[in-house]
Amino acid sequence: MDPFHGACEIVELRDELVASQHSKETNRLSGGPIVDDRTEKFSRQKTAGRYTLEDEINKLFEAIELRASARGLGPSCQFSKGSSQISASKKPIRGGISQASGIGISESVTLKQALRGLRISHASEVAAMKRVSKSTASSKVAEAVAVKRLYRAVVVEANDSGLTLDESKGSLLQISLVPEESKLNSSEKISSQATREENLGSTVHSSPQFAVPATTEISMIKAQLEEGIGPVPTEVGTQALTLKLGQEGKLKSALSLCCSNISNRTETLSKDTTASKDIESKRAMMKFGKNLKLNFSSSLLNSSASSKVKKSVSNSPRVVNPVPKNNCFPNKKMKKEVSSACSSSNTCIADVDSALSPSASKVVCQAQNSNQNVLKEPACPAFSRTCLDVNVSLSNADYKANKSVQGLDSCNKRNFDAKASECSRSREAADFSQSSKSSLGAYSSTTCISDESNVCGSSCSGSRPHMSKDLRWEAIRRVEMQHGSLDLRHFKLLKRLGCGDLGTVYLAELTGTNCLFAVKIMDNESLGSRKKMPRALTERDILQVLDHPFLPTLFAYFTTNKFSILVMEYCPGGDLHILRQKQPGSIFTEQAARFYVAEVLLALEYLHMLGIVYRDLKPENILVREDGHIMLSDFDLSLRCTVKPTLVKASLSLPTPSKGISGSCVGCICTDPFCVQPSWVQVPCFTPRHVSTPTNIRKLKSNSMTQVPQLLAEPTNARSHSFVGTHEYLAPEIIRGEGHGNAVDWWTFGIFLYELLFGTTPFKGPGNDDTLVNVVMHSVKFPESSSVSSQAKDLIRGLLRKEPKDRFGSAKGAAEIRKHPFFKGLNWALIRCAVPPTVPKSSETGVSLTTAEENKLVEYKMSSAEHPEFDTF
Ligand SMILES: Nc1ncnc2c1ncn2[C@@H]1O[C@H](COP(=O)(O)OP(=O)(O)OP(=O)(O)O)[C@@H](O)[C@H]1O
Repeated sequence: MDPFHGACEIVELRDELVASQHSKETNRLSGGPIVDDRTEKFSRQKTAGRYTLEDEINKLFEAIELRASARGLGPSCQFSKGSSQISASKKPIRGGISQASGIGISESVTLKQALRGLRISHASEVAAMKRVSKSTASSKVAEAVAVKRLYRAVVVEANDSGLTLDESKGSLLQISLVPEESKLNSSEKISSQATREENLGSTVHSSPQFAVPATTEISMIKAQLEEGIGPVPTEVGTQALTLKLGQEGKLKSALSLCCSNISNRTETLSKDTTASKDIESKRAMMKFGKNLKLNFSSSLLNSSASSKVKKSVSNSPRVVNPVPKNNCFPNKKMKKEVSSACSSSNTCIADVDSALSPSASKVVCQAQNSNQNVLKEPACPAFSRTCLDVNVSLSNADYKANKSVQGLDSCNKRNFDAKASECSRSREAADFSQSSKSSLGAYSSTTCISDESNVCGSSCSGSRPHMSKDLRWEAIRRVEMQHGSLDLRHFKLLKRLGCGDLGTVYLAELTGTNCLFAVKIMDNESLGSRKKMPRALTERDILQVLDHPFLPTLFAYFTTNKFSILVMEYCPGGDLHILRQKQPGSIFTEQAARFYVAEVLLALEYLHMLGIVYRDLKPENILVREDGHIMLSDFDLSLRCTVKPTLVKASLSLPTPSKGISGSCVGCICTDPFCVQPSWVQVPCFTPRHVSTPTNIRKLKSNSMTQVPQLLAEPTNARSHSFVGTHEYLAPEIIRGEGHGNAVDWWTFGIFLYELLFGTTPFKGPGNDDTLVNVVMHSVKFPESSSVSSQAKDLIRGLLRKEPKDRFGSAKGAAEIRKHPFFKGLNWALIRCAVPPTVPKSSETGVSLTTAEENKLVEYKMSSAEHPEFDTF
């Protein structure tokens, strides 16, 4: 699952062989010294799994001898020279061997260092470092992926380990480092150095990805934390990492710190091209992240609020985001100040400390002024009813969030004398032609929402590593600091981007900042009267936690008496529906379609990992960014549910291609996590690569594949009986009213791919009812004249299986779909660096308005008494 990790491990192996040959060749040609054959031999032996401890010891002594002789030769010692020559042949690894191995040049080579140097073959290290240093883009993306995955693997659960803690110390957060798969007893947790060495070795060579170590590596992790991130505010015991916390409210910040440290550490690792021990650390950090469990000591969290909080998080694996290093947004301390400073003002930055549960922090940035404050309103019975089947039991923090939610709704119940900015359910033609497909949203009996949601609240920017460095955060923060709160009057609305069921979206500039946003303005009264408030809240709550390159960022939201406003990332390239219509024959080429569906697949995978079933996939909801990559939008129909990420050790059962399809892509180069392609080259992700892979590597790869644990985070238990979606995209189980779950996204994914390739949806009938009948009764058919590949058709067939349980992706999610031959040759890890099929022209992306638009330009100066009419365009 983790492309970077897997790729890195195998690259080492492959590069080791290639680099070794290359090195020999170069030296032969240049007349230079031959690369240390012993190293090479050792490396080969190790690769073949035949080296022994005896070999290591022999090697150690040889190395020490070498060092001794080198010393005798003065500063420019021979071995050092040799090393640099080795390095030179494997540029850009400078000093990779010498510093990393600690052999031959160091004045104070310790036994430990020497052993460490031998644990990974020199050539491997150099190759790995080469990979790390060369692939800037690769590492950037892959690191992000890797770090993200670390967070995903963090499992928060109640402590039932019975580990004794000093109660006199007050509330403690205990972070136990235990294997994901099984809870080991304490004696097992304390692993010996030798065992660790062994584990590390086996991890590297047999199952580098998500390998679950046999023993816990507490001391190693502790050492790495200290070594890599400096003083850690923890007491590290032999069995657990214990954070002393004065109050449970610090929990979130502690977790953030912890994850931030991992993040920083990973970042550091990517930059540091000299320390091969960092490669080891990196592996360990990966393992650390993957195997980290945060155990709350239930006995120590003694307040009822605490126990509720514990309950709310106990079975709910959640993403714990780090505090970004160079975050433009106020740091925790700053937030506190702002928080208290703005207590009497309209807008409040998140107070992380008060936001223990994910949902609690959802109230951040909400208006709190008594005039405009809808958060403090009494609970609204109507909304409570709506939520009855949603929130089974509320934690303290959940309650807070819900209260705000109720307040928001109750606000709608009050009589604001505003004109409702009613938008028709069907899409209006705004600036460009719109599809006739409109979304159905009937929240009839949705279950499985919220209480155990995996959705993690955030303080707008504070916990979004992906977008945290975006300048727009800083711009917003500055306005908030200047004016005390963010309001509509701070935005200059430039033009209307579109109108949806919930509200109207405008392109807006944050006055005086040159920052553009998509501002969605929803009329509270209209939402209330049409019972759309839960949908609006769902959208807001989901947007608030997203931090992914193919998903929108919510920069702020606030509510006035009349409006609820979302301030989102602006996407200037229109939507895929429009883009498809501009293509020759109104269809995308297969290559272009592969690009778009691949990015959508990654976005869906991310959503599923957060426990969000999207449910409204269609080209109209895929916006095109300025750089041509996509952004999935519109979350008001999404279903939130519990997801429990699990590691499945067995090999994935790959989708079985139909007759005529060449075999699965297990052996292909790019689509598996062990991709060994050089990643620093321009990424032709969307044309199959035909790189010949040495037989031994192929063999090793396919062997490894059978052993690789796979992270699965598919919300398979999600169930809803709502009739939601878009007619042509509705899955049969939704139409049949059987209850549906995650598999609906894979159905819509199939329809989506079909539409991109064939220009129409497969079950479209003359009317909506006919369409629904077709969906349930008819099997998918392809136009005969089409030149679409059999792989594409096979994938579509697999995705459009009527029975959800038989559908591709329903059991194992995106990982299963990614391996389909249709995606063969696609470099998933670097898809973000790939050149998109279409990049919007600057005129499309610019904000230059026509004279008519200029005339319509309205600068809203909001006051509590005045409310602008937004539909003036
Ligand atoms: N971040 C954005 N950047 C650019 N345009 C956007 C953005 N968000 C929305 N839009 C445009 O505004 C239109 C309205 O979006 P909105 O999400 O309100 O409604 P919708 O997509 O029609 O769905 P629904 O009716 O289900 O809410 C979209 O069709 C899209 O063209």
